[in-house]
This record gives sequence, structure tokens and C-alpha cells, in this order.
Amino acid sequence: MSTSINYEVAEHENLSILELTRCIYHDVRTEFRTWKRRHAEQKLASAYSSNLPHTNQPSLPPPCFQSPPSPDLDMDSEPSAIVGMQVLSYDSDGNIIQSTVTPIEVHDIVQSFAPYPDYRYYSPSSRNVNARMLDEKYAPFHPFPEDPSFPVHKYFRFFKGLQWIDDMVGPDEEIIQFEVVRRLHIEHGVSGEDIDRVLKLYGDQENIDYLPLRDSHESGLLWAVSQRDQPDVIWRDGLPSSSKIQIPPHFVQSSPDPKDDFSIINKSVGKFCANLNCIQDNCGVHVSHEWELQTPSFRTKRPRYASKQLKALVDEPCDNECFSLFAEDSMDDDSLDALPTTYRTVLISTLKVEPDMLPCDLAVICEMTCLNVYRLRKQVLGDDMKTMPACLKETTILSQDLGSRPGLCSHSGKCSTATDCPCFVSGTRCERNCRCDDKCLRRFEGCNSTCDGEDRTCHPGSKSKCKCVKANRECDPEKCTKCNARYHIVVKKADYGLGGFAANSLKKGTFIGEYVGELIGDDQAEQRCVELLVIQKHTHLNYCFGTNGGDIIDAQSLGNRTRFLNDSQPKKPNCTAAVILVNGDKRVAITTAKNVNEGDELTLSYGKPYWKAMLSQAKHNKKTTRSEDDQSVESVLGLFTLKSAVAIASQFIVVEGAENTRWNKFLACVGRADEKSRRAIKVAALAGCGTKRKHGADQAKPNKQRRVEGNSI
Ligand SMILES: C[S@@+](CC[C@H](N)C(=O)[O-])C[C@H]1O[C@@H](n2cnc3c(N)ncnc32)[C@H](O)[C@@H]1O
Repeated sequence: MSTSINYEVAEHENLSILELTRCIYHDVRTEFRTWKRRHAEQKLASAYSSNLPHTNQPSLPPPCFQSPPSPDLDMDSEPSAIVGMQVLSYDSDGNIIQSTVTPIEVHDIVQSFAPYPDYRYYSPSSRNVNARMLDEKYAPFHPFPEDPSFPVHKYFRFFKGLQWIDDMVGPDEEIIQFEVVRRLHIEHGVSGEDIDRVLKLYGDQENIDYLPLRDSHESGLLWAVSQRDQPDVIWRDGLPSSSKIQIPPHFVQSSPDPKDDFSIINKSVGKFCANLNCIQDNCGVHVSHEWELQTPSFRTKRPRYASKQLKALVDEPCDNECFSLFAEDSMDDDSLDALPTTYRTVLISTLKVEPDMLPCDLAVICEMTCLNVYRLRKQVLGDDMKTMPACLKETTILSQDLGSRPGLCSHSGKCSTATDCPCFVSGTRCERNCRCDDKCLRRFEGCNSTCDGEDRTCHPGSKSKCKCVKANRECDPEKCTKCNARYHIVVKKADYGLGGFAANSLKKGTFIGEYVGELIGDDQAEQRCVELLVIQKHTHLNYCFGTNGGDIIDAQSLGNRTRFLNDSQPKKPNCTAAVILVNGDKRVAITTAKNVNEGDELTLSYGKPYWKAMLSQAKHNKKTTRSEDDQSVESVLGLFTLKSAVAIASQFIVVEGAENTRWNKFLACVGRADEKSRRAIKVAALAGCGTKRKHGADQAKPNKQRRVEGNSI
């Protein structure tokens, strides 16, 4: 077969790609099935070879469940008669030829174990997730598969279908499709767009559920494949998948010049949230149905002011070294050469979208001194606005791409150049969301070896020995289990099901966590509440938190440990929940209302409306809320100064007395919150993404705050 096909698009050429696809599909499917059967045989043979008598039979599975009797088992109770099947032989296609049944003895657990409350899983999350992300038309699972009293038919009525039956391409099919795509592109030069078109045609003809390469930022074949650990299939040529040339991340569209930072930002901006306050990729909070369409590219703007004119715009110098205080001839351009490239890149990218922002503000956003911003701006833009330098000319706006996340590794095996590990190549640590082995030595180990529970000094600026502080890292609540980055909440049995208890003594006013869950907006409330009611009626547990006229936060299926905080009745609560407006989003901060001893149960007051709603559950009460007061968000904000409210809800701890820090300046800048600053912040953040930034050079004092968890500006 020809290795170069001109896929620009005559009808007959389309057909030739279709024929090619048909052949490749057939080959890949046959090769995969053969490999899978052999692989299964080999696995069984090696796992159970010690059980095997010397015979030509394929291997025997081990006898079923033979755990030794445990002292916790009540051996006097009548064993129940349950049988397990043991396969004795099977043919080369894996069909069972001979089997036998073996009785299994099952004993009841002794009564001395107090029964544990009914438990239903939830997905741990450190932030709210818009329910639209999860609330698909298809039911993802049966919520109580082992409980026949759950009215499952009533529940499923709210869904279009069952995801595991109606809406799923099997993992094997995914591997096959992915290899077909790989061969079409790598071996035959077919473009992503043509592969999509032809595979759809082929799928329709052959009645195969074909996944488009990319449907949205979190759907489509490439996304689905990236979510699983793929087996290393050995194909017909004897080579494993891992040794093959992989499809490049940007193969659907042409990639911009790797030196053109601004085009790269615009190319990947589609993966970031369209909300200007948010710099998260794949954000699950600010979701709308038009998600992808709403994500705008950044456009370059022509500057209106010459550098010198900016001085006239300064009301008040930002500090003693403000650019506005310097005479033009006293500014030394030479020192700019020492500025690290990253800083230049961030500033130049940001200047492209907001060329007329005051250097004092840009300095905070781009982490430079305002004098350097001013000098660099002058160098880049010049003082004559009629001649715009090439680097600021309108760039082609590129639409979104398929791209992979830079800087995170997703290979199997060791981190090395051989596995194309970006962390290894760049000499950085593997991070939490790298997909290499959990035990990978490049992963940061946390600060347990340097910090213990009593010595809570893991914050920058302290004289701490904390490994995280020394490495300029935020403590990781899951790794740093000995310092106070760890959750304040221990979950255990309480008077009303499970409850949250203080892991250590806590002072009044300690922020113990954000109440997070699925955000249910007004438009979804009606359908969602009915669906939730079926579950709530069954469990008698209601995790909905009303945010004073805004979204409902439902922690039933997704949340963190704060979802376990019970109502204090009839006592007074020792915690309070406040709805706080953070960059336009309502978020719920839970803080202690008094000093709390280690081991005390942490409680809230759910408020009368909550209990009223629980009592009249059958009614479709869409205002289910546990918040007692009807205070507006603004009056709740009055409980804090704006600064500490934003800091708390952004999960920052501001060290007292640290006035005039970069963080405070940053807050002031964010506080102005005009679209201009937010756009600049976003571009600066994106331009700085994935780059290694050293302290020193142009950085002012280190931030005097510490982020505990989460990611919010
Ligand atoms: C947010 S959940 C609290 C965690 C819950 N106990 C659990 O096991 O997951 C709220 C539910 O806990 C129960 N609950 C909490 N406080 C209670 C109280 N003071 N009296 C009775 N039930 C309570 C109710 O079933 C309520 O709907």
C-alpha cells in the first residue's frame, strides 16, 4: 500500500482512504484478538504454574477463597452453604470445557462488632464541580446494586439510558480504534480531520460505535484513551505498542512555531476555562453547554500610549522604586539583559493583550519590578507608537487543539529519556497528576520526615525545617500527614451516622475546609431535586447546601470531609458555615465558632429550613437549604474583611502583619477586578504555565502566604 496518500479531498480519494481504513481495521482487530487470547493464556500459565501437575492442559485457576479462619469469626454460628465454581479446563478461545463446584464456608461476623452506618460512596473533591459536567443523560451506575429495597426503576426514569449499556465504547474497541488511527496517521500520513471523517463513514457502514477523535475537552477517543492505563499490546510484527511511533499531540491541526509563545497560548486556550477569573484547565466549575464555543482566543491590541505618557497616568507611586519616580536618563537598559527569558516571555505575551496597563499593575501580575516592566515595555514597543514591532502584530487566531498537558508524564515504566519523560528531561519532580508509577522516585515525598503534629510551622518565612517549605512547595494534604496541611477532620461513627471529628485541637476561627460538592443551578434544580429525592428518601441523608439564592451545593456524590458534619441539635454548634463570594463564585467556608478540643465532634447548625425540607421531602422543594440566616452574601462578607474573606475562601493563609507583600498587592490588583486586569492575569498565568521559575533575578520578596490546598486566584 502507498505510504503517502493525498487526502485533500476528491471523492475517489476519500474512497481510497476508506478502503485503506477497512483493511487496517480488519488487521488491527484480528491482531488484537490474537494477542489478547495469548496474553490471557500466558498470564494464567505463569500465575498458576506451581499448581499444575505436568500435563498438556492449560493452567488451572487456584481453588476459590481459602482464607484461614480469623479469630474475629464466630465459629459457632451455622456456616451458610454457598458454592463457588472452579474451572478445570477450557479451550483455546477461553470457553469452559470442564468445571466443578466447591462448597465455600461462610461464617457470620460476631455480634460484638457494632454495625457500621450504611455507607454510600462519594467521589473526593477539593472543589465544586458543576453538575452539568456529571449530570449526563445516561445513568452512570446503579446507586445501590445490593439493596433490593431501593426503587431503582423510579430512579432510572430520570435518565435517558444506562451508560454502561447504551453509551459506551468498550475499552477493547477503544484500543483497536486508537491503533487504527495511529497507523492511518503515522504509517499513511492521513490527517486527523480525514481520519475523523472516514472513520465515521466506516462506522456507519459497519455499524460500529465510532468515537470522534475529539468531541470536547473531555470526550472523544483521544481523551478516553488518555484516561486509562493502556496494555502494551504486541502487534503482528512482534513489537509492543510502547515501541511504536506515537501520534503527536497536535496532529489534528498544524502546530504553531514553538518559539511563538503567544500563538501557543492561543492554541491551547481552548483547554482552559472561558471564565476570566479561572486559570484551570478542564475547569469543572464554570461550565455551560456551549463550553467549547465560548472559549475565546486572545487578540493582540495596538498600544495607545507611548511609554513616557504612562507616567502621567500614575495617581500615586506604588512604592519608593516606582518607575514614575525615575527620570528617563537615569534608567539603565543594560540590566534588562540579565532578566530571565521566562519573565520576558510572560511580560511580552501579556503586553500583547493589555499594552496600556500601568506598569505598576503589570509588575504584580508578571512578578517583576515595575521599573523593569516599564523598561522592557519601552524596549519592546518603542516610544513611537506608529511603528509597532513585529512581535506585537496581529497573530493568526488558532482554534483549539488536541494538545497534551505539557510537563506531566504519562508513560509506563521508569522516568528516563527512553520513555520520553518530560519531567526527567526538564529535571523537575513528577507531580501529583503525572501518570507514572506511584512509587516513582521523582515524586516529592512530602514533609513527614521533618515535621510532626506539634510543630506546625510549615509556612514560608518561618524558620521551619519543613521539606516542603525549603523546596518552595505547598504541603500536600495527602502526603504531609504530620503537619497541619492535613485535614482537620477525622470521619468516624457518630450519633447520626458518620460524623466529622477534630483531628487536633483548633482555635476559634480556624478555617477547617470548604464545603464542596456538585453545583446544581436553577435550570437543573427541578429535575435534579426529584432525582436526588429518590436517593434521599432511601438513605434519609441530605447533603444539599443552599447558597442564599444561588446554586445548591450537593455533596451527596462528590465532596470532601466537611460533608460529614452533623447538625449540633440540641447543643450549640462549634462550627459555622459562611457563603462567600470569591471572584464572582459563591463558595462555602467552614470555620470553628469556638475553641475545639482534639476528638470533639465538629457540628453545624443546619437551620430550620433544612429540617423542614427533610420532613416534607416528598414535596419537590427546590429551596432545600440548611442555611439558617437569610443574610445576603454581601452581609456575610461583612463578617470578614474583604481581604481575609478572599484569602480564606481561596484557601490561602495570610500571615498576620505581612502588609505590603506581593500577595497584598496582588489582591489589590485582583480586587479592582476589571476585565482588563483579569485578562492580563490570565495571559500572564498561561504564559508562565509549565515553565520553571527560579526565585532571585527579578523576583521581589517571596510571598508571605501559604496555600493549603486547591487552586484559585
Ligand atoms: C450532611 S449529612 C451529615 C453526615 C451524615 N451523618 C452521614 O453519615 O453521612 C446530613 C444528614 O445526617 C443526618 N443528621 C445530621 N445531623 C443530625 C441530627 N442532629 N439529627 C438527626 N440526623 C442528623 C441526617 O440524616 C442528615 O440528612
